[in-house]
Amino acid sequence: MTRRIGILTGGGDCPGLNAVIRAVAKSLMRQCGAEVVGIEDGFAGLMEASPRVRPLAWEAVSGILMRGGTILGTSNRANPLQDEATTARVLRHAQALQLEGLVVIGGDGTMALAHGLAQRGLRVVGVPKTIDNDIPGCERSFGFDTAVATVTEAIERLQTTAESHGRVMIVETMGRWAGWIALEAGLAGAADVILLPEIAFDVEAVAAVCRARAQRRRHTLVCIGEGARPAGGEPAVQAVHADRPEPLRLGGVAHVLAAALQPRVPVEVRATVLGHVQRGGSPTPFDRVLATQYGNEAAQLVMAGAWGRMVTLQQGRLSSVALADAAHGNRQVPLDHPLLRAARQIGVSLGEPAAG
Ligand SMILES: Nc1ncnc2c1ncn2[C@@H]1O[C@H](COP(=O)(O)OP(=O)(O)O)[C@@H](O)[C@H]1O
Ligand SMILES: O=P(O)(O)OC[C@H]1O[C@](O)(COP(=O)(O)O)[C@@H](O)[C@@H]1O
Ligand SMILES: [Mg+2]
Repeated sequence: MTRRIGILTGGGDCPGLNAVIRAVAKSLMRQCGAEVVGIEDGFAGLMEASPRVRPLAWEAVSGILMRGGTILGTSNRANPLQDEATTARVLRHAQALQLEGLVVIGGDGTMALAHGLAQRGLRVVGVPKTIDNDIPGCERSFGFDTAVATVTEAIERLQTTAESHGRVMIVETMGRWAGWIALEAGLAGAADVILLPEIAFDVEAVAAVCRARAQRRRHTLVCIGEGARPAGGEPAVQAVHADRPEPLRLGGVAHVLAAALQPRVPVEVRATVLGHVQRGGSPTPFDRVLATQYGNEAAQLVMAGAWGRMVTLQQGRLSSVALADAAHGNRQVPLDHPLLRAARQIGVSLGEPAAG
């Protein structure tokens, strides 16, 4: 009998999702002649009265390698575990569609849902997705390199306008709980100050950098991760969605910092919040390759019957972890990370108060 495998993408999108879909589908079709079925809009497509699915034939996954977003659509609200009836319907649909198993591509929230369904008997293989690059046990997620490239380009553009006006220019990146995007793009874009969620910043220390540079008629570029907060303060919250497991929408810390800096510096301060532009567009070649590897590896797990596992990348090698152990907490920048040391040693301020 022909094997039928489903694929869905859940949670926030990121560049490279289509590359994963393509690699999963092509590997399964070529290696074991499987039929591949796409579920629309994440778990939402299995929760409704009639499932929303479409066959993913070879042609359907050809030509999508370089496309941003996800051809299947996604949802960051759908919760198949919301009540017993919904869970039962999802399991019934999976059975009626004759799915041998499901490849679930998503972040911590989606993996928690996949694990819950696996405990109820659904055969699942997970593929980790996070633009923030912060899933524990997974040292590089696809989409991150693209985000860093996008932010780096934005910083370069902001450098020339800041220079022309002699301003302090603050650019805010994504990175709710982890500062990987701000750190790597800040370094790549030659930021003078890099502020991360992992290191509470001292406004006066940042102001001192700006003043010293202004005295030399130099502009200042500050790159700040959205989850960064001042010492003794809280992260900037844009909205609270009480109905969601992760209720806080962060954003706006660049404006908070601009307001705090302005009275302390002799030049104008401007803030730019990059937002979802960082998650859009075509994946970089690096992310296309990484996503292809993740997708291919997920297909190997499916064919080996290694259900209940999530693909990971550890010390440069693909492997897998139990879904039960996957996606708990956030992989933050360790305080002894070599990039932090390099930043300090080349004179980039991390917003720490001057020693002594
Ligand atoms: N800790 C959790 N336990 C169970 N479900 C969760 C959890 N966090 C999020 N979810 C659900 O998972 C889905 C996707 O979560 P979200 O955090 O938006 O995306 P991601 O998969 O990228 O982490 C949402 O439907 C949300 O309700
Ligand atoms: O798309 P939304 O719901 O506004 O979410 C934005 C948030 O998602 C993120 O992009 C995280 O996405 P990931 O789950 O891919 O890591 C944060 O950086 C940002 O705060
Ligand atoms: Mg999440």
